[in-house]
Amino acid sequence: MSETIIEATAIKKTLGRGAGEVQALRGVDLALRRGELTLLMGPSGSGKTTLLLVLGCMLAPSSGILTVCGTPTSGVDKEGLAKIRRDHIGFVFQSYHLFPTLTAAQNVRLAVDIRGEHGRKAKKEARKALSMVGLEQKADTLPGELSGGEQQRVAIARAFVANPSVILADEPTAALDGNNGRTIMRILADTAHQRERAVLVVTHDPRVIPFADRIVEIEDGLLVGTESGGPERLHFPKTAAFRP
Ligand SMILES: Nc1ncnc2c1ncn2[C@@H]1O[C@H](COP(=O)(O)OP(=O)(O)OP(=O)(O)O)[C@@H](O)[C@H]1O
Repeated sequence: MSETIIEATAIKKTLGRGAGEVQALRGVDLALRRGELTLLMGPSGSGKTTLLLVLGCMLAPSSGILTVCGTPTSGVDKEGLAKIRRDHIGFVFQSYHLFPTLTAAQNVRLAVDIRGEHGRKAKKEARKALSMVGLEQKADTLPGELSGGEQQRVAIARAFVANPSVILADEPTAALDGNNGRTIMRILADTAHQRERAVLVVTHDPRVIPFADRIVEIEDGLLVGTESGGPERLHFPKTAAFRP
């Protein structure tokens, strides 16, 4: 079995306070493994984003155990969690989160700068990450002059540049048309299979299903499914709209 990069055991998360308190996660077990693209699907409000944020060490679980690359996160302070994120985790969001006044290359370089590398090496790494997503020709272009799909590719290059072991993507194709969505999913699937990373994609989008090695379904803060009674369900569907 491939190496487990992130392991979540019995994760619970309560959000809000008093009358507004919600048990967003109610005991989730999930392992993200090297070389696998996992889809996390479920209805609106089922806890998908909360789980992604917990797995990405952005949100501390109320209880349970989270381990990233063998390191348990409980008791780790803010700086320590930031270091775990910097060293191991890349994030991709639906709305790209690019700085509009910086070029594609400068947006990617920001992530290199955060790791403390500057100058020519940083520039080279940013260009390399852009070429991995097929955008070397657009390095000096501003986000506003790029299509939605190209902006998402810049965001993926920014996530790659730190060479993370895991990519966590929240609805990465939601704002994209068929061609752009397919390109993004192909890049994410190649990241899992050829670059041997763990990739988790949170999605409502059934078009991405053919790219999945594994689909995990969540309802009311709990993973559901499988004949064997475990939390994970394997599908190899043939009929969704995107084709790998
Ligand atoms: N800050 C918060 N305070 C209180 N409740 C919250 C907070 N954030 C989220 N929730 C609630 O927690 C539950 C899980 O939310 P979450 O955003 O994880 O769901 P989701 O599956 O990602 O939904 P969507 O698909 O609509 O993005 C929902 O009931 C939501 O209303």
